[in-house]
Amino acid sequence: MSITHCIFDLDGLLLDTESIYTECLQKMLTPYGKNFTTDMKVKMMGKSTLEAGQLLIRELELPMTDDEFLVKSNELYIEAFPDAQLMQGVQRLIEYLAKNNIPIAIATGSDEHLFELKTRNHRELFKLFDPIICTNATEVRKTKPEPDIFLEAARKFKQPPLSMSQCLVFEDAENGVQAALAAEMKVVLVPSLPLAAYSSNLVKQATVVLDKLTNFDPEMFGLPPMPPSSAS
Ligand SMILES: O=c1[nH]cc([C@@H]2O[C@H](COP(=O)(O)O)[C@@H](O)[C@H]2O)c(=O)[nH]1
Ligand SMILES: [Mg+2]
Repeated sequence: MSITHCIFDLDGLLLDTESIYTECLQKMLTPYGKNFTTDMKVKMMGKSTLEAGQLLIRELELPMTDDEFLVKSNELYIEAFPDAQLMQGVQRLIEYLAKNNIPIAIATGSDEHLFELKTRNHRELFKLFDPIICTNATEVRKTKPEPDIFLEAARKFKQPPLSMSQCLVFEDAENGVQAALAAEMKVVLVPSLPLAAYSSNLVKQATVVLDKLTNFDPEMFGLPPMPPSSAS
């Protein structure tokens, strides 16, 4: 069955923010003599700021409370995120989907206030998404890898899809791919980390795996062809 709706992840998929997270979190850990490893990062990707912080505190046995993590990380994040850039191919793909009246949503573990900062320089593009679902620290919702956020996005489209299998999710993270599959949606994985960091079993379950978003072929999913372009 053809795809009728697309749901996008934010960090590491639409925006080049995963390298910023790594930099900020390493900065935070250095005074404690700790390293921010890829293994740790994989677990945190897609989670809310609070849950990600709780994982970090627990696994690295950091001498700080959840609230201290939220305050410290927020100081670093609000400095760094206004510089966030779009990932390659995003502008062209989103404009193509909007032009063809294909509904697009965002489902992210990002807090709303960080979403505002990250997208500050890209307001026009982000106006094209509806709904946009963020995850605040106080949110009562199961985060990725649970399917809840994608199911909520599907429900909140102005015209919801007839079936979840008509939704195509774009993700860069293991937790996100798992969540999309649990929601019985199709999923394009565009890894933001080296492929070796991902579980090979999960990679196999993704509908498609792409090096970069520019390689996405909408016709594979029954969507109209994308005009060729010189720019991203
Ligand atoms: O190195 C990290 N990457 C990602 C996250 C968390 O994962 C979310 C990624 O959200 P998305 O589902 O949009 O990729 C971020 O907003 C952040 O809460 C994190 O804590 N640390
Ligand atoms: Mg992501």
